[in-house]
Amino acid sequence: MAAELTEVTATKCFEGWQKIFSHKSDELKCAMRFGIYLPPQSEKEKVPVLYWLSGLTCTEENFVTKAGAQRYAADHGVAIVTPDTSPRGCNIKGEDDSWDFGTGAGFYLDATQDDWKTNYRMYSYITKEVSYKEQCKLPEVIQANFPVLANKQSILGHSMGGHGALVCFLRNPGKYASVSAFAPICNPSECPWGQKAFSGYLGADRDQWKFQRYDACHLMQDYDGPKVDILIDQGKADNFLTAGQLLPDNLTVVCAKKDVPLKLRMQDGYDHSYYFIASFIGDHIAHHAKYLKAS
Ligand SMILES: N[C@@H](CCC(=O)N[C@@H](CSC=O)C(=O)NCC(=O)O)C(=O)O
Repeated sequence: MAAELTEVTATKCFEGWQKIFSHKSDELKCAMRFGIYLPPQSEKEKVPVLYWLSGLTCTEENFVTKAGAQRYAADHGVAIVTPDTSPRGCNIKGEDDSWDFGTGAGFYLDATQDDWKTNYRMYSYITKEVSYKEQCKLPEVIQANFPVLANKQSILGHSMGGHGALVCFLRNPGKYASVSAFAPICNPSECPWGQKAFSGYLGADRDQWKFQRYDACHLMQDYDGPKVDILIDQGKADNFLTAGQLLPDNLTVVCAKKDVPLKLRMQDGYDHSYYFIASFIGDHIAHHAKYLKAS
């Protein structure tokens, strides 16, 4: 059964279409929105698809309006799906109390704690293919409703979304052809944003954090999937880097131990913003297109 989608906007862009849809997610038990850019090639054939995961405070719109990705997606003939960053309006106590926890801060995990575990299931929403009920998980919704190739998908993201992209890739070897990130939270168990999110969504017990498998550095230690090169761009003038929220060096160490090729590009003068993302998004889409065309 095809999921019921409501088209919110449709805007022509570089000969393709940038659209926003809403749908009811059974996984998250609330209405969700996502963006999808359909390149001109998708009018004639199915195309590969990139999943972009945004950072704290974002909706499905930030990337769509600020990254300037549509030009490159049209050049390479890839679709880009941009989910929202959390469930919304679930009436959970404290969901709107801070910008780095709750609404806009789903952290791409499946919560285990009582208040959050019913709705905060962003990991399953983003990754899962098979539903026992109906199409309530994003890849199913996308594959059922749009001209995309089911077996050609890759994932990328920014900050909290970079963490999400790395986790989705490392936990599902072979599912995504490639992964890349802008200023990702590389080791959430060891930084204030991650510790706040993991304590709230997964509980205070740090052993559980490891068991639940949402830290890219831990996952990389156990990774035995395809050794595709991982592209990460990180601005050297990023306040969140100096505040110890991102910890790219920790990931570098584990990748070196595991002999996984990590291309970490430290970019002079760039901060954490979408100006930084817009400056390098073309390189990231070209990186993924290389894998998606070859796989
Ligand atoms: N409100 C915060 C800053 C929030 C912020 O910078 N969010 C980033 C992602 S941070 C990590 O996940 C973002 O992408 N913002 C949206 C945008 O359009 O720039 C503060 O006041 O410090």
